[in-house]
Amino acid sequence: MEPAVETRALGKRYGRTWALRDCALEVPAGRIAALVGPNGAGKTTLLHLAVGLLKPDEGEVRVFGREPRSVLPDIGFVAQDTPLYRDFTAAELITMGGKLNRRRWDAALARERLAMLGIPPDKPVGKLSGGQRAQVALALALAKRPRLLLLDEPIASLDPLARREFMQTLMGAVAESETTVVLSSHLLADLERSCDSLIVLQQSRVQLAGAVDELLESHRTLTGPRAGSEAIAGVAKVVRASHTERQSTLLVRRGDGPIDPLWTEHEVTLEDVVLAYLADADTRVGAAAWGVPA
Ligand SMILES: Nc1ncnc2c1ncn2[C@@H]1O[C@H](COP(=O)(O)OP(=O)(O)OP(=O)(O)O)[C@@H](O)[C@H]1O
Repeated sequence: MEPAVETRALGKRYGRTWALRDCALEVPAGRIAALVGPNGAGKTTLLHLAVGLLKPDEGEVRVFGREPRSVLPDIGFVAQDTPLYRDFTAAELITMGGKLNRRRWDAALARERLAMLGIPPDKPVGKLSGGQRAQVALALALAKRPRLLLLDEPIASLDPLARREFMQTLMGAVAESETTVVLSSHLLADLERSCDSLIVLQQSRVQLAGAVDELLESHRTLTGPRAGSEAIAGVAKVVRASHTERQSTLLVRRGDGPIDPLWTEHEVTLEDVVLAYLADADTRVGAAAWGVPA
């Protein structure tokens, strides 16, 4: 099946600064893909290229095999900070959406979703909570019945409960409609539960991309006696190493065959993997940019 999003050597620059460079990736149809990376990594730029708001300076981006602007009716997009017309009520925004999307607009779906969440139809959205506004923006995007839904940090301003509700709504909606989702976020722990693909951007480049279960399966944390730079059986790459006087802790990508039994193996979380690759790419930003200990 045609990938939902495919980029080849994609690049975008502002003046002399590249916001995105050499970006080659594929999001298979039907996936929920997380786009993660520190501030300024290029996440918004990639999403804007995929929805045709920006034009590439290098390479190309294809959505279902075509130029993004030619498939706009199939793309739902929620920009950062869920910018809605704040004086309008949710009900009015649903009506307005119907006028703007004449080809396909499922007003009933949006109304049912908002009713289920207890969001008042007659209150200006500017007076709703951040979580409620995010749900309104998601309901409007889903009413378009998009084949591809692009969400730029939709859960950043939400409390943990609202985040969970939002992600559950999203997963439920996607399962029903086979929509592909690309969602940018800094909140790794929330993504591990709900996303099945991962794209890590840093300093305008893709550091890591793939299916979450494969990434978790192919990486391990190893602890053992202090290591030098010698190769370890069963390890393809040491992504990140930290040492005490006697012990080493390594995050590794597994190679062929079993890992040297001298090392104790531990399973990794998505957060472990992402932070290791960010630190590997640039120790100056890495963990500090995520506000977690290295
Ligand atoms: N309109 C613009 N003019 C000039 N530079 C820009 C513009 N938009 C983005 N940039 C630069 O491009 C780079 C990538 O920005 P982008 O907004 O894509 O990052 P991001 O990963 O979405 O960041 P954040 O997590 O802070 O939203 C940054 O260095 C940013 O300063």
